[in-house]
Formats: sequence, C-alpha cells, structure tokens
Amino acid sequence: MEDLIKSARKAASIEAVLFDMDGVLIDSEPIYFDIERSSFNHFGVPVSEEDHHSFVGVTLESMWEQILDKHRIPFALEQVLTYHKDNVMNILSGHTELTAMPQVERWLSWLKEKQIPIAVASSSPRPLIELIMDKTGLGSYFDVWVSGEEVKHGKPAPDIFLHAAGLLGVEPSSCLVIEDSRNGVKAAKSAGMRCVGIQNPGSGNQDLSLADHRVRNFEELWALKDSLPFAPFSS
Ligand SMILES: O=P(O)(O)OC[C@H]1O[C@@H](O)[C@H](O)[C@@H](O)[C@@H]1O
Repeated sequence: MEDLIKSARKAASIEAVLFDMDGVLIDSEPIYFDIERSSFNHFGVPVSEEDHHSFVGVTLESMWEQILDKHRIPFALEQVLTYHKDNVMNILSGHTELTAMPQVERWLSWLKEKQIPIAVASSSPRPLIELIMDKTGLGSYFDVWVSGEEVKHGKPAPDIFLHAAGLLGVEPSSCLVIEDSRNGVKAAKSAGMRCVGIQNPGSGNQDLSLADHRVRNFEELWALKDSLPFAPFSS
C-alpha cells in the first residue's frame, strides 16, 4: 500500500518542463499572422479569422494542407510551403525586435538552478527554432530542442511532447507543458502530461480550457510555481 501511495505521488510530481516556443517564449504569433495573411493573399485564399486562429500551434505543413484541402486552390503543397517558409525566414532573420517574453528568463534560470531538465517543443521548422533561440539568447537554457516536423504527427497529436520526454528520459506523467494554443494544450493532455495554458492575446482566440492551470503571463506562472508538485530537488 505504501509503495502504491509512493508511486502515485511520484507519477504526479514534475521532473521536467517542456516549453512551447511561439506565443510562450516569444510573442511571435502576431508576426506570423501578418506573414501568413500576406501569403494567403499571394495565393488568393480567403482564410477567415476563425480558421486562421485555429491553425495556431500546428506545423506549417498541416496549416497549408488544411487550407489547400478546404479552398481547392491550384497550387501544390510543396510550392506554397517553400514560398511561405522563405518568407518567414527572410522576415524573421531581418527582424530587429525578437525578444523573449518578459520574465521568461527568471523561470528558465530557476529550473536550471534546480537541475530540472527543460525542452523546447515547437511546431515551427528547426531553422526557425534555431534562429529564435539565437536571437533571443534563450538557446543555452534548453537540454533539447524538438521541431514538430521531426515527428510523425504534429500538434494536436501528442507525438512532439512524447518525443521530447523520451529525449529527456522522463515519464510523460512527470512532465509539465507550458502552452499558449488550443492545439498545443490538446497535444500535452493527449500525451498524459500536466499543462499550464498561457492565455496570450497575441496568439488569437485560443480555448485553453483543457489545461490544468491557466495564467496570463510568466509573472502569474511564477506565483503558481510553489503550488506545482515539483519533484524534491537534489540541491
Ligand atoms: O509550437 P509553437 O512553438 O507554438 O509553433 C507554432 C507556430 O509555428 C509557426 O511556424 C507557424 O507559422 C505558426 O502558425 C504556428 O502557430
């Protein structure tokens, strides 16, 4: 019985934290919304705001697959993806104000100090993750970086978070995910993980009701920290 109680406690404790990138570590979704809108115009697709917000958190491939499927425009997936990805990389490379979200480094430093492994698990393509990690200076905090393009099914499927947990060597039930999108929260919960939803107005209209906890920013997340069941620290 005692063993059962111990293992139930252990399953619930947090041993790793998996961060979404866009809309969590950096307020990039408003930038993407503009670039995406210009690509929609370029290809002549009338994407509604509701549909547009529903794509937050999914890979670019999944977004364009859904658009091509619904609007039946005469372009190949490869063609629109190449055009759009080039656009995103060009604009973001030249962007001078890509900074981390306020207070995010306080969280990352605290996790590092407590020796809690951390991952970034983003649906963005790897070159974009690299660029953002470099520009924000956050890259060195993370033990692993995983892109949604490196797993079979992107968010809202659980694959990316399960893959990140595997790389960190931590059970899914011992992972905490920080997400800002409906697709991301769904992925985290499908992976059997605890999830904090950050309601970021910049990420559009996102239903985060599946998340275990909801906050508006990293300051509120900091306040929540003491009530989260982190595993006993080694130092
Ligand atoms: O998984 P993350 O880090 O939120 O990334 C998702 C984002 O990835 C970007 O590449 C897309 O342009 C966005 O539309 C999408 O929301």
